[in-house]
Amino acid sequence: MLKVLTIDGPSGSGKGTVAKILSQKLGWELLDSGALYRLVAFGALKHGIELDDVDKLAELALTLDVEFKLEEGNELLVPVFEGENVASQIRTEKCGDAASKVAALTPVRDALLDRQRAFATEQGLIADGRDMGTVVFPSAPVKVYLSASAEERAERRYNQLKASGESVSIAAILDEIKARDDRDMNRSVAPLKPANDAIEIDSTHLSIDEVVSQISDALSEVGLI
Ligand SMILES: Nc1ncnc2c1ncn2[C@@H]1O[C@H](COP(=O)(O)OP(=O)(O)O)[C@@H](O)[C@H]1O
Ligand SMILES: Nc1ccn([C@H]2C[C@H](O)[C@@H](COP(=O)(O)OP(=O)(O)O)O2)c(=O)n1
Repeated sequence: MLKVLTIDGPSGSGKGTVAKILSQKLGWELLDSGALYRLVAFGALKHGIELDDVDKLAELALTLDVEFKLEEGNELLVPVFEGENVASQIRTEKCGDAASKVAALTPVRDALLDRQRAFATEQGLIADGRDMGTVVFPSAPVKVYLSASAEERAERRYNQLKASGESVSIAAILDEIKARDDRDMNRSVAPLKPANDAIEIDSTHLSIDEVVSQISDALSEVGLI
């Protein structure tokens, strides 16, 4: 059985957080697919490529010069893009918004497909994003669709950005989240939606531990752990 767990869902639903906890608990690899789209957006902004220049964006996605490295003092892999650690630079809302725009372009998505699939290993993989269960790993034995209300997600993101020193208003974040949901859910290619066989978890009133435990139960049920 393919040892892949997919976690899809909108921004701020907790995908990255539970993926990281589960990967530490199970010793499985992580694929943060959103980071790849953020890197394409970051590269475009860095090299002055317009966000609607499909050919140049697809070329950038195909040749993306990135390595995910384990750095001292950091338990997570950090993206080293064109030789520079860009972990915090790609996490800004500006980059998230630009990522959502380039992610709506079919040639960019196609260019990233093989790179994403190459993350699957016998050791096990937890892949988080928008289309992990629907497009990238359609035969994954456990697929999770993680959601939460837009208001709850905006509050989580606000606290997270504040803690990292970004000054933002909660109203602006809520608008941003709704715009990104709309773009990610209504694009014609690989829109954000639950796979037919996904387990849907609404985390609005659940703790991180409760979400982790529901996913662990689902993995046990199919004999993956
Ligand atoms: N169930 C939860 N309850 C409260 N806060 C949560 C929960 N899940 C995640 N968070 C917090 O919300 C923020 C966004 O989570 P994150 O994992 O980055 O979301 P995503 O990867 O889906 O965008 C983080 O600061 C995280 O600690
Ligand atoms: N598998 C994926 C992952 C991300 N994307 C796009 C859509 C998202 O708005 C952006 C950024 O994704 P990311 O997962 O980093 O965003 P959040 O951390 O959930 O805010 O990239 C995608 O289209 N497909």
